[in-house]
Amino acid sequence: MSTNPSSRDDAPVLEVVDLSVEYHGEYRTVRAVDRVSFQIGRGEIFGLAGESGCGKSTAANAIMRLLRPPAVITGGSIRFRGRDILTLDAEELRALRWREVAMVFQSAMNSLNPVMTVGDQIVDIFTTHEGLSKSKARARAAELLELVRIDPARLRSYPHQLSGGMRQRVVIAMAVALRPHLLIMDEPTTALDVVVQQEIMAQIAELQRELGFSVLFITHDMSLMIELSHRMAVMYAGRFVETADAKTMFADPRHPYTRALINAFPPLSGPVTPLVGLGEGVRFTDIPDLREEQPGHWVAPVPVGTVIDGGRS
Ligand SMILES: Nc1ncnc2c1ncn2[C@@H]1O[C@H](COP(=O)(O)OP(=O)(O)OP(=O)(O)O)[C@@H](O)[C@H]1O
Repeated sequence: MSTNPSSRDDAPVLEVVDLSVEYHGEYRTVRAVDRVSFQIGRGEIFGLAGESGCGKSTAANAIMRLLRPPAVITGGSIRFRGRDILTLDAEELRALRWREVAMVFQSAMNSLNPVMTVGDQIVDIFTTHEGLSKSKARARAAELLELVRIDPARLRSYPHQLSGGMRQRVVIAMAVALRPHLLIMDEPTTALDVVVQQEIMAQIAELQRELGFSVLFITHDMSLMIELSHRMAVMYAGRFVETADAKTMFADPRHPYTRALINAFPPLSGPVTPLVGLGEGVRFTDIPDLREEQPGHWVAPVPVGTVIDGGRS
């Protein structure tokens, strides 16, 4: 039996502790991620919500070690299945990315090679990473397309012959081709219309149940997040302000910013209510103490009277 603690069923797949990232500009430094901590369990979908510019992508890119100057990780640790990501060398990172941790970006559907058929692009993954023969790789590519409900006949199509939703599904299929333990999705459906978004989200949930990978799901869309995630965190100006089970977060949001974010999105069902914007300022005045019977629900202490004006303070 393995003695690696990360092989235990209950060991987190990802453990981020006190992560801080700064962008060092010529005239000022922006702390885009400020002492952020969270864990993602095996098979868990963890959502990260927050408005544009709050630091979600920076946190995700730090986990993939994709940050480039002027971004600098200034503190904290990131452990993936027990391994310290921040100390891996280039070769180890290459082995980790895609095979163990895969990422789908917002505009990923545009990253397909326009002059290669979808089939050739998927076949490449299996011949390069798994050393399969062309015919075996083609069979796996067909299976992969079926997994995301695309007719395998589409293997012969070029990206421009597919709709945006289909292209994004191809990209998601490619991301899970090597059965990674963790899939990071940064606004995976933002560029698509609402109906296609819903279809793709349902499909991701199905894929996740079937293949069992963990997910870090990033979006500014609270409705989508609450529907898909098991647990989630709300981020504001680089910090986590609340972490909870997704249903609890929706039913009993404690932090004024979480409430404001939930109110800023129309509910998918039920009566139409006026939306409240963040522009007029939301006062952090009434943070109730959390009761002991709510384990796992964490709310950041916020100084009384702090005003959120929709931007960084
Ligand atoms: N290259 C850069 N140089 C300087 N500051 C940057 C750079 N990239 C991002 N930032 C700053 O870091 C902060 C976090 O940006 P980030 O892209 O991580 O936010 P986000 O929550 O993912 O936003 P979005 O949803 O719009 O992608 C922002 O306030 C931004 O101003």
